Amino acid sequence: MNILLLGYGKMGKIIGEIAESRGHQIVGKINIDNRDDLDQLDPKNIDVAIEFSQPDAAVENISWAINRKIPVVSGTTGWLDKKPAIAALTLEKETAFFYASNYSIGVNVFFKVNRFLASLMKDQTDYKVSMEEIHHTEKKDAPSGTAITLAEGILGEIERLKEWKLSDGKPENEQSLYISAKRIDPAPGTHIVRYQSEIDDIEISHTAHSRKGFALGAVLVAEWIKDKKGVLSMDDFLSF
Ligand SMILES: NC(=O)C1=CN([C@@H]2O[C@H](COP(=O)(O)OP(=O)(O)OC[C@H]3O[C@@H](n4cnc5c(N)ncnc54)[C@H](OP(=O)(O)O)[C@@H]3O)[C@@H](O)[C@H]2O)C=CC1
Ligand SMILES: O=C(O)C1=N[C@H](C(=O)O)C[C@H](O)C1
Repeated sequence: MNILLLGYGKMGKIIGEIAESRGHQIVGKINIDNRDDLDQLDPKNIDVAIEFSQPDAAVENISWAINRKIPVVSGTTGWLDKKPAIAALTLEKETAFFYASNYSIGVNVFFKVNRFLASLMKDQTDYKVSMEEIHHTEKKDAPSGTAITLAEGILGEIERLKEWKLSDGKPENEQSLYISAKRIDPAPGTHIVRYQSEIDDIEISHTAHSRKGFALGAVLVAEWIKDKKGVLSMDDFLSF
């Protein structure tokens, strides 16, 4: 399969290595300073684009590929307010767009565990729910996309919580789920969900030991999406 990498930073590089080790060819490695290389590429020679760039570049990168009917696997976080426009463009161009805030299998299991725990805790009003995420200091967005997915899972189950908020040291209210974002090198990604009461605490956490799980997941999805159409997610890809 011929793969175009839109964004060739920490993730793009590992994705490229894993893709090549699985027999794929990388036909372009695009960063901010070599975007002109896109003009030299023949879209018919690209099977899938894998996009891990940065929040303010994601829409331009994804649109470039979708406009050329190239299926896109995107992992960039922090731009999702624009996802409806990308979804509409995908349907108009009759191609495929796949987004996940986290491509690792372990985190996707953790998403299910999080939702199940929240469903058990929905009427346990003595417990205060909170979240923490820890990432490396180069991360541009906060809270992480994964933390937002976890928060949405909790808000979907616990009615008394109306919204999530990034902790900023100001007084907290009971209707909000607070997410504390810490930036500590070299953390590839840690997420913790806590239920705390006077009597006891319940805590679930996921810790990535490297970026390999995110990158392998993105390559597996790229192999899967090649001949598909529509706006797709991990719920379509995973069998659990
Ligand atoms: N969904 C998931 O599973 C995961 C998602 N992520 C997300 O993926 C994104 C990338 O992460 P990471 O690789 O660690 O970040 P990096 O900062 O290491 O890499 C981002 C790359 O994007 C490039 N870039 C910036 N602007 C453009 C542009 N206009 N066109 C093309 N490329 C551009 C940068 O180039 P330059 O260096 O020249 O500025 C840089 O090389 C982040 O949003 C992160 O949150 C990360 C891990 C897992
Ligand atoms: O920027 C990162 O590094 C990561 N970003 C994703 C996120 O925002 O959730 C996934 C992972 O946690 C690493």
